[in-house]
Amino acid sequence: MEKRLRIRGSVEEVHSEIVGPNVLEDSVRAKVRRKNLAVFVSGGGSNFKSLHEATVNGFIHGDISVLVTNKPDCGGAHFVRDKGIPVILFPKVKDDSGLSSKDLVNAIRSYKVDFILLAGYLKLIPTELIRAFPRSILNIHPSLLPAFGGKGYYSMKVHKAVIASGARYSGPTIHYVDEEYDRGRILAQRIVPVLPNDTAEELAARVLHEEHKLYKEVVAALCEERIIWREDGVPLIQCKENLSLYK
Ligand SMILES: Nc1nc2c(c(=O)[nH]1)N[C@@H](CN(C=O)c1ccc(C(=O)N[C@@H](CCC(=O)O)C(=O)O)cc1)CN2
Ligand SMILES: NCC(=O)N[C@@H]1O[C@H](COP(=O)([O-])[O-])[C@@H](O)[C@H]1O
Repeated sequence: MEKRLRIRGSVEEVHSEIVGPNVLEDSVRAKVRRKNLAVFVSGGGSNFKSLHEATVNGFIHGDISVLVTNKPDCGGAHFVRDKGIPVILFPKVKDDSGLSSKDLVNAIRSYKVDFILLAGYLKLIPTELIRAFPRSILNIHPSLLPAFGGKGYYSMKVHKAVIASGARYSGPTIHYVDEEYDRGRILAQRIVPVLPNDTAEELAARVLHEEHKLYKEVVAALCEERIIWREDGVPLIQCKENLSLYK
């Protein structure tokens, strides 16, 4: 469901988009259908596990219906083994296991998925899936895009590049996914300091801590239909207090 934005409040009111612990009351949530989520992982899956916990404890008004990975032995795949969440392998690998792009679209549609969340997934999402799920695929990246993003920028490579650049701040970016790596519309960011003696591992841990908090807050807003699109195409998150300002 896409809302167009007509701003009626002051700039301060409108731009006080807050993605804090700001979920809608149950009475309001009752009017919003619970959403089905697909999560794509390649590695340890700490963001996936954090999102899963938030769907179980009610912070996110949705359920994880399917996990997609290119690494069948990754942490995320092991985590779901006893949780009744099916695992799909994508893309196809050498022994011909895994799905084609067309079969991936059909499989995700079969689970009635509303939104697709990339969480440490390291392969290019195909155009077929992007066209099948417009404005419905999010990714979390561990730098302040557009800096330190694109092909070759993933995991520790990102943090090593940030430190080498002398940047004083870093932090996670959540953005919509388009056909290129890390070029889609930015939805949310958080900043953390880069300290003079930081190792890449220390910076990675500081950013990851913010990722876990930010991703579940953004997905909570997504599932409560609190994302709106400004006239110039920039997506914004409505906080509960501002709901009346956006029509
Ligand atoms: N169509 C899109 N697909 C993906 C996006 C996207 O924005 N659009 N985001 C990435 C996630 N990502 C950064 O956030 C990212 C992941 C991987 C790479 C990369 O360079 N990958 C290597 C292969 C790495 C491997 O197989 O181990 C490569 O393509 O050569 C860059 C950015 C997920 N997909
Ligand atoms: N460019 C993509 C990328 O680098 N993603 C990053 O991979 C890590 C996955 O951790 P997790 O598997 O523990 O969630 C996270 O830091 C995420 O931002």
